[in-house]
Amino acid sequence: MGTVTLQGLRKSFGRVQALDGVTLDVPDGSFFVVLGPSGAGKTTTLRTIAGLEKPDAGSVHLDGRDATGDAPADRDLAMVFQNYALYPRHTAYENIASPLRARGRSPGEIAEAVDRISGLLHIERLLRRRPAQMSGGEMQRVALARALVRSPRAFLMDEPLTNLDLKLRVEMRTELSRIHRSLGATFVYVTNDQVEALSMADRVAVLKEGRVQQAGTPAEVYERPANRWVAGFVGSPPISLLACRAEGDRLIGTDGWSLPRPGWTTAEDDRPLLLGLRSEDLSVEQRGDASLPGELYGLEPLGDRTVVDVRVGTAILKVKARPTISGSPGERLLVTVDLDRAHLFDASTGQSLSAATR
Ligand SMILES: Nc1ncnc2c1ncn2[C@@H]1O[C@H](COP(=O)(O)OP(=O)(O)OP(=O)(O)O)[C@@H](O)[C@H]1O
Repeated sequence: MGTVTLQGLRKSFGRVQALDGVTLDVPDGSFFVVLGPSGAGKTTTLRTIAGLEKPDAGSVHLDGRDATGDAPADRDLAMVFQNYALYPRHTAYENIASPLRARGRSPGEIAEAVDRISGLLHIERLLRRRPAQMSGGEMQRVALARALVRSPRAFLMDEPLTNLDLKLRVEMRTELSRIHRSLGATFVYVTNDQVEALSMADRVAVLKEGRVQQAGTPAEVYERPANRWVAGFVGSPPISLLACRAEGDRLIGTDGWSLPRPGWTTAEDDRPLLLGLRSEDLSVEQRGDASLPGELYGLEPLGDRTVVDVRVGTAILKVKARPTISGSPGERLLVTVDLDRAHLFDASTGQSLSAATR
């Protein structure tokens, strides 16, 4: 078993409120990602679960039992950090075996566990080498194997891929998902990288200033962001936000544009709103009923696609287009909007006004 339940966690460091009432439910066996910008309280959340920080208020339950006052060693959790220090004079095998030796496991048990984890990480051929005889990526795998060789209640991971170059990082994302599935263990994984979160998690909690903004599956957080902040933080290129208000059966932009009012919104007339549009729900190449007049501002070729920046009034819309699209700045364009997939937010509170059932 490996459930982690946080209830109303509060923690301050002097005048900084690092955690401001964090409540989370990490199901057994899940790949649970805590996502947020720098300073959001992610590491503090992880350290509080591990028992390395004592909360000012709130509780930590592990497998349903109150563990808030337990010492770190009594929690049966493994922490995986950004920086892995391997013992330089020991072979990969000895490095991986060290946590089990420290726990007094028999040589037979150790050999079996090292065998299993090195198979899973594809590092069998490195086992006799010392760190100086391995590449950075290989050392990373060995270090990960050392962290994963035990079978604790849950693994707590603090941005473990941060120090890798981009290619290795992308490769390790797939690997970690695969390893998670094979181990069936609970992973609580902290990152500020939303791509990492969306690609690996089966549940995500989005944290800002010590508060959970939204928790759900990656699809829920992306498709139905609870507020404008989550909508802006999750997704690349970032969602475009246009100031407007509802009037009868139309949405009227502060910049003068007008679109049909989507049937799914609960917004009443005249309330200041923000219309949120993701790049893939906009097109400059197809025609539809709902469109916004604008002018080409710039092109961002990204290989497999081009992001077209279109100026609509004072806002710049990011529109996804095929890679071969061309055009000159200033050219007039019509941006077609898929209103069924658009988002509306209250301009003052930032809360979503999209009906949950749509
Ligand atoms: N030991 C400490 N003493 C003082 N302030 C701290 C301490 N630990 C964390 N903080 C502060 O608490 C807030 C949350 O920090 P935390 O490290 O949890 O954020 P984070 O989301 O993990 O950020 P990052 O992605 O930069 O690691 C920050 O403002 C940080 O400066």
